[in-house]
Amino acid sequence: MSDFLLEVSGLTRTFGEVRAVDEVSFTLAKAGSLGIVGESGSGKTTTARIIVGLERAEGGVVRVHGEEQSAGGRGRAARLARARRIQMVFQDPYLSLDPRTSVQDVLRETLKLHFPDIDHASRIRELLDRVGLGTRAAEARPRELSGGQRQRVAIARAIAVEPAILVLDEAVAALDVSVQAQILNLLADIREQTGIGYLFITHDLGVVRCVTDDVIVMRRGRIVEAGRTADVLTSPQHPYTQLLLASVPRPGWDPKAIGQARRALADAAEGRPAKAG
Ligand SMILES: Nc1ncnc2c1ncn2[C@@H]1O[C@H](COP(=O)(O)OP(=O)(O)OP(=O)(O)O)[C@@H](O)[C@H]1O
Repeated sequence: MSDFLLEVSGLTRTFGEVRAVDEVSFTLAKAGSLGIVGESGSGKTTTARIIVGLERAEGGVVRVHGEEQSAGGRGRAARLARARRIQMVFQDPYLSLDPRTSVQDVLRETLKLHFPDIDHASRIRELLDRVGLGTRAAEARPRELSGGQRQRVAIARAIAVEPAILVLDEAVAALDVSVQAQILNLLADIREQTGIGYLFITHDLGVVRCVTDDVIVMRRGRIVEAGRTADVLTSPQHPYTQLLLASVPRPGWDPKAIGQARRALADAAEGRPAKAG
């Protein structure tokens, strides 16, 4: 069996003239956490969608536990098998949770699909407890919950399937900073206890710093830098990574310098030549 949970090799996807994903390769270690960062349009989401099977690649291979994921398997059994390996949590759980379905019914539906024979009531209690939602939340509908609570439900639903890998696409981007921290702590606990591997798609370098071991930096569909998160964030080698880091406000930083870095990033994204100063 492979030493890696996930191996992505030579992924390529174009939309018309745009090479959204261009020869992207990386690995995720067992129980590892990998960040994919880059500005809007750099190809992060398309990469994630290919990995979970929501998007087709024109080239390249995705392996989970060394086993190639067939893009062709569209049947129910193939979809269920893929879901058992990889689950995804999106930015806005409101869109992926049915407004009429209570929290416990959301979890029950998922459990029925994947584990028809287990005692669902006790597993639902366990899952709610695992994500820090009391049994009182069990009866609630999504609109009765806060953004952070809804994201906890989305995480409970994803881990209910006991996947090997969780792909989190801007999963805390819509939350207040203090709620973000709670959710990131929860995810760190879950990783420690279950050995699940994370793929964090984010534009937020603070999130990457908090919860990933390794990071890849994408720009216009390509990986421009990859390495241990601590190394990349403290001594970025690629000018684009340096710009990304310079555009993040930190205590004591000159707002003018941040503004300049942001303008340079915008120029780089549009393909304009960098301005001096
Ligand atoms: N279904 C599609 N049809 C046409 N173009 C697409 C499609 N999906 C993505 N693209 C294009 O591919 C490129 C990469 O998009 P992608 O969403 O993967 O980037 P991203 O880094 O995740 O950005 P964001 O953070 O804004 O989601 C962009 O130029 C985007 O416009």
